[in-house]
Amino acid sequence: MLGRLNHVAIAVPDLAAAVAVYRNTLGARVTEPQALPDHGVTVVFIELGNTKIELLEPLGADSTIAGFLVKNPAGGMHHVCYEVDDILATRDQLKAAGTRILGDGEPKIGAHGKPVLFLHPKDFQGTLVELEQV
Ligand SMILES: CC[C@H](C(=O)O)C(=O)SCCNC(=O)CCNC(=O)[C@H](O)C(C)(C)COP(=O)(O)OP(=O)(O)OC[C@H]1O[C@@H](n2cnc3c(N)ncnc32)[C@H](O)[C@@H]1OP(=O)(O)O
Ligand SMILES: [Co+2]
Repeated sequence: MLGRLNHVAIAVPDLAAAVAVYRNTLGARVTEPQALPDHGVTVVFIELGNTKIELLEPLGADSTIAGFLVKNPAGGMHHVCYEVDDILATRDQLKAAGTRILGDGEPKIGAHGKPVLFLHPKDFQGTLVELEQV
């Protein structure tokens, strides 16, 4: 079912400050900010060769990550994203296994222009899981 680890996401209260740390302190190559209003976030990616780090900050008043930042005001690990070959078949298998698919259960287009879904953190050892079809 699972392919590669596409990215590990870190939610941050201030994206520009987080980018400066990664770029200036860690020497990382960071993409330009990408506003994703459908997802209520602005993101950048740090390409690591074997996977990516996604830094994300809230976008808009009712961002999906606002609650997370209330509980974690300095930011923190937000989700992991695994690649899958067939997101609809994977979704249906997971639903049949009783897993909660977040949102309306239909894939949305994510930051990479690919369909993504999210699985409830309570079903995966307290970790929010994103699936991205590659
Ligand atoms: C797709 C674009 C981009 C990309 O990579 O391409 C992105 O990744 S965008 C990422 C932002 N979008 C999402 O996160 C969508 C999925 N997330 C959600 O639907 C919500 O954030 C949800 C349901 C995970 C949490 O909702 P909320 O913050 O309102 O909190 P709740 O009180 O309902 O949470 C219930 C329960 O889960 C715990 N929780 C919340 N967020 C996380 C998390 N990131 N990791 C682990 N656990 C999380 C929360 O603390 C609650 O636990 P409890 O023990 O009841 O306090
Ligand atoms: Co993500």
